[in-house]
Amino acid sequence: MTLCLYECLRAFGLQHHYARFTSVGVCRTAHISVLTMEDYPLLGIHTMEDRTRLFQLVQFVKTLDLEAAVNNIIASTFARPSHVRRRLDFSNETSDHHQRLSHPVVQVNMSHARYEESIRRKGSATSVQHQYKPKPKPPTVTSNTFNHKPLGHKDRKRTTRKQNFYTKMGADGCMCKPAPVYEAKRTAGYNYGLPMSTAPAQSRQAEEQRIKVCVRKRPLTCAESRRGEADVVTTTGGECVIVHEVKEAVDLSQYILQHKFYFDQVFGEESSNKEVYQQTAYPLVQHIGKVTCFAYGQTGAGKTHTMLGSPAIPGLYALAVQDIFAHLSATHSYQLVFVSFFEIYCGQLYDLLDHRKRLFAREDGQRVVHISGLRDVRVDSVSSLLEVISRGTAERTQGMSGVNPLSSRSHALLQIQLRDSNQQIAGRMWFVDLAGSERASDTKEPDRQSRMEGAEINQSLLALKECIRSLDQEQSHTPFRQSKLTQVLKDSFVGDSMTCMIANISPGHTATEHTLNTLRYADRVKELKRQGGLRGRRRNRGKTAASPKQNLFSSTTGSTVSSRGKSPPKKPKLARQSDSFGPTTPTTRSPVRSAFLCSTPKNTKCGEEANARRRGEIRLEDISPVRGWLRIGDKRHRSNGADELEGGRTGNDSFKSIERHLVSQQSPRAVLVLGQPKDKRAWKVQKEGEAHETDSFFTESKSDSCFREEEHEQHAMKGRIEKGGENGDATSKGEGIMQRELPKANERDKERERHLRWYHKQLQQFMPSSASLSSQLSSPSIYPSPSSSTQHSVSHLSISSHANQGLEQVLDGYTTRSEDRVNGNRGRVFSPSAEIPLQTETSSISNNISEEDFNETLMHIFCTHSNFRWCIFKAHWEQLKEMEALCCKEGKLLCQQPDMAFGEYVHQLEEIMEKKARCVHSMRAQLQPYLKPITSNHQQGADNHRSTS
Ligand SMILES: Nc1ncnc2c1ncn2[C@@H]1O[C@H](COP(=O)(O)OP(=O)(O)OP(=O)(O)O)[C@@H](O)[C@H]1O
Repeated sequence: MTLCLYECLRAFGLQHHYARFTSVGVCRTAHISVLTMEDYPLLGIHTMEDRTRLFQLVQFVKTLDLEAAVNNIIASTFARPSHVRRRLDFSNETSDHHQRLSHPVVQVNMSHARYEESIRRKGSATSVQHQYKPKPKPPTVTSNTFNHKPLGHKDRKRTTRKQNFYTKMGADGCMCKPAPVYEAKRTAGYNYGLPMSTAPAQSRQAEEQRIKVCVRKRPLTCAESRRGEADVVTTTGGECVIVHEVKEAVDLSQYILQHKFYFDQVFGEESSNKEVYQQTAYPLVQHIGKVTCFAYGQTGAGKTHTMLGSPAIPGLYALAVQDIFAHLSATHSYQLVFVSFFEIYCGQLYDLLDHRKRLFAREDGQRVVHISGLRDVRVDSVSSLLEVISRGTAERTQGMSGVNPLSSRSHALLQIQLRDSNQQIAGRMWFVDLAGSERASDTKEPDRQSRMEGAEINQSLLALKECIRSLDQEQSHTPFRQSKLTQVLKDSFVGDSMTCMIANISPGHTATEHTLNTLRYADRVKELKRQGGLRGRRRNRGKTAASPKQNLFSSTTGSTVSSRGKSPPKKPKLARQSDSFGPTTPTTRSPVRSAFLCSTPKNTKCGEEANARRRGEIRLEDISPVRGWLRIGDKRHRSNGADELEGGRTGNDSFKSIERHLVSQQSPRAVLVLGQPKDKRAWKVQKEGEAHETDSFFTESKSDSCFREEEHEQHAMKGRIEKGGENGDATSKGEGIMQRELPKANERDKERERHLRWYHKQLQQFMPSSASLSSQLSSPSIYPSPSSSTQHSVSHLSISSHANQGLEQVLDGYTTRSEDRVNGNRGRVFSPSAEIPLQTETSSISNNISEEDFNETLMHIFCTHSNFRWCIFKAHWEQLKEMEALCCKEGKLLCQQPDMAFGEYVHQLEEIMEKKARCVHSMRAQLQPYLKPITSNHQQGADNHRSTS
């Protein structure tokens, strides 16, 4: 049993946490499946890498067929709220040794353990060899596409360890043998997109979807083959793409992690442009109205090859126009074909058919974007189109990226218009060849220009992603204006439009990271599509009626489509589920309940079934604190160290409470966890909650209906207790105990709150100036609001400086308060106003900055500074948020310690704050170099702006 857990941890590189796991009660593999992210710190998992690993492990264990064990865990875990689970108690879990032994993964683990044992017996020399042998776990599904070509002596010298590993894989017969069925199904890697079983259903719907997402893998180039690159991408079945990523465990052993993605169509290296055209652009040509086809991907991944092709291999442009002409002649239509071709380079538009004349994108009164001054050229045959395009392509900005020697450094947009004899536009089609995404580190000798280009390209791609995300989340503001690209492409995302995205990927192992990024990006777009597309969503925002898209689905699948707010949980992201911040990674979305990494179509029956399944897992996974009697019960449990109350409450009660809590979290009116209420109503609700709950130190997610229900539940519970006391049965016995505990617990809570308030007042006396600071920080005016009308009226520069000030102030506030903590001035941590509840104040540090505002601010800084290390900043920011969450949690737990002396309590509280202060301090130190130059360059920037305008 223990061995099994150890082996699991070891397979994911977490074996050094084994002791910690067992010390908190996680002694078996099955226990892992109930761990939530909240438990990670308890288990000593702090670094992002470890968190990612544990997250993967949890997902992996969840996919195992351990339902019997899990049900027992539900029974034992649900009887206790999770927020105080200092020690995870799985004692009630029944042993299903046989079941686990018969499980394939366990078998693998056991055999692995035996293998390890034999290795140990053989002696140290063998052990060293084994160290570099790929681990049996996670499963290593091999690919026939790995490069088996033997390397020359010179090349071999250059090969890295990873490369050796790939070569070894190719050479090693046992590694290449077909993987067992269970390995193929239960991969330890990611599984994006659809599960196999639902893929056909998905493909049936694909025809009717407005956004089609396809992937195209190009073959290895000669240069890559010469370098001995391994092909790490497998395309199977036309809808699935698998990326085999080499990972290294902490013991330096290497293994392959599989990432599976499902898309509408996946094209392998053998696919020709014509095949790609048939599946991607051809349906758009048939529909021609407002259609867009864009190619996205890493630099050198084959976007231009797909779009433009070569004289010998025509690309999508030529094939589409060919079909358009064929269609026009077949229908004897008198429509004329006009093309325009321009590029977006460093945020500026240039006409490629008019000697790179500068163009401007402007919105009219109906918010339709027009490109003023754009030259249209009429074409009457494919050859004339090709001539026009080749002329334009010659004008396109090219450069040498780190990966591609002939890289296009701009987004090229080809517009094909059909006009009738009155010059009225009858149809419009966009082909967008996006500039390749590239990391700064990919560029060998980055000069200022290439850095600027890279930053601009990345920023516009990020903006594109932000737009997609914001539409996905039905946010009120879609930041189309964040980049010229999104502004120009706005039409492609709203209204009655059809879009096809082709994600181009390189197969080489050195590009694995890029490939995964591209696929994740595409997966995100696909996810958006699955949630009902874009059409009509904005129109129907806030209404309960299903969108036209949803109707479309319900008519085809026969399933009832839920309206807004009832969409199933989204796919969790690795490490942090924080999608709202930072464009490169997934960011803070509402807590994700889904246990699976594969995202299922939300509107299909399959999806619904999956969701129904997931709902069960929600209970398991997300055992968030529930106020009221449940918590009291928990205290009872802790103080006695026995499970008396578990017997006293039925499983149904627990389920109901958890469900109610989850419903309250999903409620649109719910206050965000640790967040300030968004509106007055929510604030009122929160206040009610505070009045109702005396033991809370921090705000929690709560809706007013939930409060009412809970209050009602408390009364009902009291009634049940009294009744049970009379009956004297086993169930009521526990409740009777609780009844006796109830007033005592309340008293203790009140006393604790009194202490806190007293402490708070004491601290205020030390810190007279905190009032101004706090009010300054909480003033919303220092941040540019994306939705505010004033933002649009001020110039970019003024926003930038404004935003910069905002950031400075935010950091100042953060640091000042935190530094003071370190320096011994304890007053600044808390609110100056005795009226403001402590829990609000403690979380106010993060509340003062809305993620959106912060994101906006940073976007401007990012634009201003091409060398701004977004990733560094983001990592710090994430760390800070994480630290804050941790501190809040610790503070909360501290507040609930029943027998702690007050002095000890204060001491520990200070320690928590200091921990946070250190984190903030380091963040500030890292950001300082970027903030200072911005301030000093402000004047210069203003001058530049004046001269430009
Ligand atoms: N499907 C394919 N089959 C054969 N060769 C390909 C394929 N796709 C791309 N290539 C080759 O790969 C190289 C890079 O392709 P391409 O220039 O289209 O990349 P890109 O994504 O447009 O790069 P960038 O974004 O830097 O412009 C070219 O030499 C091209 O011929």
